[in-house]
Amino acid sequence: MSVNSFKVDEKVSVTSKTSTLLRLYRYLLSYRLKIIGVLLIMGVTVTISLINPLLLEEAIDNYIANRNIPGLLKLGAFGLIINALFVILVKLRMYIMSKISNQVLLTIRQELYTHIQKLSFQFFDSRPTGKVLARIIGDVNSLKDVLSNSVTTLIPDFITICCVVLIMVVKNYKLAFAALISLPLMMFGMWFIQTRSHLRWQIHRKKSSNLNAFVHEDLSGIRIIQSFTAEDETSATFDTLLKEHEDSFVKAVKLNDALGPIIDLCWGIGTVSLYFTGVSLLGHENVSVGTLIAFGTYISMFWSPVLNLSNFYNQLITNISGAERIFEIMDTKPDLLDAQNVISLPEIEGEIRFENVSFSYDEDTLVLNDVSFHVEPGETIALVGPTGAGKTTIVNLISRFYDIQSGNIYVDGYNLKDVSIESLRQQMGIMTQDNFLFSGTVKENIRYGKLDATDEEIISAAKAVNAHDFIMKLEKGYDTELKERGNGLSIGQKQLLAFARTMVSMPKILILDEATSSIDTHTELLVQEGIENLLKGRTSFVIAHRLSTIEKADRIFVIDDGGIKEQGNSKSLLAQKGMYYNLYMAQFNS
Ligand SMILES: Nc1ncnc2c1ncn2[C@@H]1O[C@H](COP(=O)(O)OP(=O)(O)OP(=O)(O)O)[C@@H](O)[C@H]1O
Repeated sequence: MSVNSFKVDEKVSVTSKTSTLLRLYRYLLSYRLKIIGVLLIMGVTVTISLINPLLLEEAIDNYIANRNIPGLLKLGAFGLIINALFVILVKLRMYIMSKISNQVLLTIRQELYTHIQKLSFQFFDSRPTGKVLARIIGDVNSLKDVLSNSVTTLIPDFITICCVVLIMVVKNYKLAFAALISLPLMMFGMWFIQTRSHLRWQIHRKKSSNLNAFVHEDLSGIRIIQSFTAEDETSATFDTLLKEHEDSFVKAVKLNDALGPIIDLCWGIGTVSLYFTGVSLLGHENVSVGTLIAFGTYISMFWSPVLNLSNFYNQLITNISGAERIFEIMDTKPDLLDAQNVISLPEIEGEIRFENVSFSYDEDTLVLNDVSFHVEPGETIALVGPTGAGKTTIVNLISRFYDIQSGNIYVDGYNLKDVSIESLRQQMGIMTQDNFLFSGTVKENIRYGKLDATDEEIISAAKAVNAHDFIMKLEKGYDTELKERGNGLSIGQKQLLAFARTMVSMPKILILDEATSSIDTHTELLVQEGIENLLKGRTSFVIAHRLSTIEKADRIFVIDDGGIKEQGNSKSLLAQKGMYYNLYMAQFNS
């Protein structure tokens, strides 16, 4: 499994830009009626802007030349009215489009978030949270302008360009040719820039993702950083990543910025060529002063949307890599999916059987090798063994956080592959050392274990694990607001709340993975009774390094080297004088 970090650029799969764009535009289809409305509005505004030069030609050649003041005033009033309408319609178009693009971003963000929630531990193991965040927030935001400008710039400007060329050719093809003589130079410039720029923007997005990952990791570990006074080192890393981020931006933007001057140059060449040819044709081939001025306006009307389009194009190549990164996650298939025809696991007793189970995280190194065991409902099993032996892996497999490579795992005789993951996890309670609490009230945090739990159920769960007394001493009791991750509570208090959260869910299978390791002796006495209540009547797996926690287990599995090396109760294992005996004696002596 490839492990990514803020030090490593993500690999982004190469996809066709056209297919990415088409996929993005598909989101706009849900708003087709509104978009048709916007297109109609734009039809009117484009027509008004195309009529303007003709009004100018008419005014110069017919009304001013013949000194027809009333006619000129009427023409002026007409021009004023249609241009006022133009301004109103442009505002309306912008309003509707920004609403549509915000809605599309909302949909994409919801789809992305829902999809990410379904991805397995394997996905999260392989990339830092900050990089996932960068995709949900930054990459989605980057699509906003692309979406709205696709409709408001791409379509009207393209239509304007076509109409302007048509009008110019119909009016005088020689002048039209002269005005557009620099077109090939512009096309070459665009091709040259686009082939290089896309790659540079992809690199910039990766650098920005690295920066995000680092900041997220840094803030999550700020207590460790400060306690090891490692601020200078982290600041140096931050500066390096910031520099890489900035350099990649400058490199990408430099290329993009070259497009504007190229277009200005082409515009200038076209204008000189137009007036040079126009002056030599003046008085012949229907070329009047009015025609020349109208052509002068049309050439601006040609190059100004070209400039807009080139800006839009820049924006597109800048941000399309954001869309690629979003779709890449959306296309990541959750590797832990319910098979077809799975059934919902009925209410279980809690019998568990491992049958020749082998497992590895990376398909190279076997972490569990041909493990078999059988646990009766209600039994408490303690898992002990050296660090990295595979204890957590065993309990993760019971909860089906990973799929096994060979063998079978049964719960109450049901193969885990044949039951839905949701129905399995609903009957399990998992507690780890990192008892993550969410921001919200104490009550809401406990209710997380069972979303429809009543207040009475919550209070009796808290009482059962001895959390009630300390909760009542908090400022607002069960309605006290907790800070992020439960900051502000002691470690022991956080664990008591986590116990209550598990207790309220009344799981049939309970997993305590190092759940009591950081409780001090005083709190341990307090929770010991609570834990015993928690374990009562449930199949439980307890991973603990402290032997005092394990001694009461019905059976102890000594895990090492990918398998169960010894099993039995504390007394019988001590009598064997094997690994458990050595572990016990080592702790006892210390
Ligand atoms: N997500 C993962 N990806 C890759 N390898 C992993 C992952 N989690 C654990 N491992 C590896 O699998 C082996 C077993 O790890 P496991 O966490 O099950 O050990 P453990 O017995 O619970 O250790 P400890 O007592 O230190 O918690 C270790 O070598 C570990 O490096």
